[in-house]
Amino acid sequence: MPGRAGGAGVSDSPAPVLRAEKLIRTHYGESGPAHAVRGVDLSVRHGEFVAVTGPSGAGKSTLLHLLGGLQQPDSGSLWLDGECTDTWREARWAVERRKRIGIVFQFFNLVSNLSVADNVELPALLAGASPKRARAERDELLAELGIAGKERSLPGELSGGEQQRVALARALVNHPPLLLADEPAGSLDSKGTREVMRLLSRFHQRGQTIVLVTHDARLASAADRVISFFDGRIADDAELDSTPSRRPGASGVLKLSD
Ligand SMILES: Nc1ncnc2c1ncn2[C@@H]1O[C@H](COP(=O)(O)OP(=O)(O)OP(=O)(O)O)[C@@H](O)[C@H]1O
Repeated sequence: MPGRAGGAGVSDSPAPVLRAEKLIRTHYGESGPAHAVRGVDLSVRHGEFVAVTGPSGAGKSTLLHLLGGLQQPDSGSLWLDGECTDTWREARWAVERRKRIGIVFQFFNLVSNLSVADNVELPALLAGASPKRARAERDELLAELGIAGKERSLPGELSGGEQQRVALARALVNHPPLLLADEPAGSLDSKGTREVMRLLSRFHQRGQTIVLVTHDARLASAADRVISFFDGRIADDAELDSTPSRRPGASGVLKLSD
């Protein structure tokens, strides 16, 4: 169970969980072409927590969408666990995403007329889990995320922070090796932001591989590797020092314990 078991630390598994080579994606909008991703090489090992940070319009979300197969590159290649995805079309991506990639977004993207319980169980059922198993997974995650007791609520009855926890439960219910998070705290207040970042850190400490997109350098400091993205390219790629002075709670970085 890569997501919720195992110890902290980066695995020495031979194939990276994710590898991208020369990814390029241009959007064609009203105002002409936007060269959102202009040739990205990237490798993410099992157990890494990578933050992609950079200014608005740098191309971070486009990159994340490419990594999750939500958009296709104009050129370049992507491997998941050593398997090349170049020939995958939308239907195949949908199936593979269910098993391999959990995604959380800024605005949660929960199904508004389904209960919390159904939102979390749905991906498990679609992936072939029995109703009993889906329920058990849901119960475990909701308890772990501190929202047990909200099963019957509709998403609109929850706070933003609670909705993002439900989205996290939904993303992790199938134990995907990779979690992609696109500005997961972008619509939350400071308390909700701390909650979500604390939960991401906790899952990471248990072995979950995470790629987090954020324009907030403070949030990026919770990761152990920070990629600075600028004008569609990786401008810098740095492992963060794991000494206490650089970890969350130290001055200048996000304080998760408040
Ligand atoms: N669907 C689209 N159609 C046209 N242009 C797009 C589309 N999506 C993104 N773009 C453009 O591509 C560029 C990169 O956008 P992207 O959303 O990937 O950046 P970002 O770094 O995530 O920005 P933000 O932090 O503001 O979300 C921008 O110039 C944006 O306007």
